[in-house]
Amino acid sequence: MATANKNLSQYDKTKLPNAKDFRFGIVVSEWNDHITEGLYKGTLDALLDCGASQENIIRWNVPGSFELVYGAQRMIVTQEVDVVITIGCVIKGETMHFEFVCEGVTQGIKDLNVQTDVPVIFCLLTDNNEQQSIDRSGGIHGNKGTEAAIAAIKMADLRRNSENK
Ligand SMILES: Nc1c(NC[C@H](O)[C@H](O)[C@H](O)CO)[nH]c(=O)[nH]c1=O
Ligand SMILES: CC(=O)[C@@H](O)COP(=O)(O)O
Repeated sequence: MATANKNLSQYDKTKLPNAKDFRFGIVVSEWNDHITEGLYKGTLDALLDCGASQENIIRWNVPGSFELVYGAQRMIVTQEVDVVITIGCVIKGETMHFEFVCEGVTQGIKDLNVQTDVPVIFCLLTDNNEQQSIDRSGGIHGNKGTEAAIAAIKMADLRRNSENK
């Protein structure tokens, strides 16, 4: 189902685990910060709405989306978090740089999910133009940051329940 047919902000918190006991790491790219700050707000609002404590939420900034991978890796190694959410916005320019950044971040975050025991949530917009980013960071299609928060709660719960199985 394409995003256009699904509002990214819809969730039913009665069907979610309570987030109060989970520690959340959030790594935010400063590139396109007029978009990434909207994504972060969506994430933070949803986490708090689902019971997370502000003191259990750690935010770090990185220069661009390509640095999300290193930031998430350091967050995992140095902070006792149950899940990490990476937030970035890559918008197509004139060159192939878009493709390489998007692929590099995608593969890097996939690698962290495979190589560490902390789930890393992929809240990366990879858009053809700025309007698509606006529409997905609190606009007509909702907020991908909200979607990422819900995924983070579910994955932190899965990780907790699968320990020592
Ligand atoms: N063009 C975008 C970038 N480019 C910067 C890279 O992410 C990276 O910071 C740089 O190559 C240095 O390593 N980053 C975004 O997040 N969004 C873009 O649209
Ligand atoms: C994703 C990018 O790095 C891109 O926005 C840079 O723009 P350009 O491809 O025109 O250099």
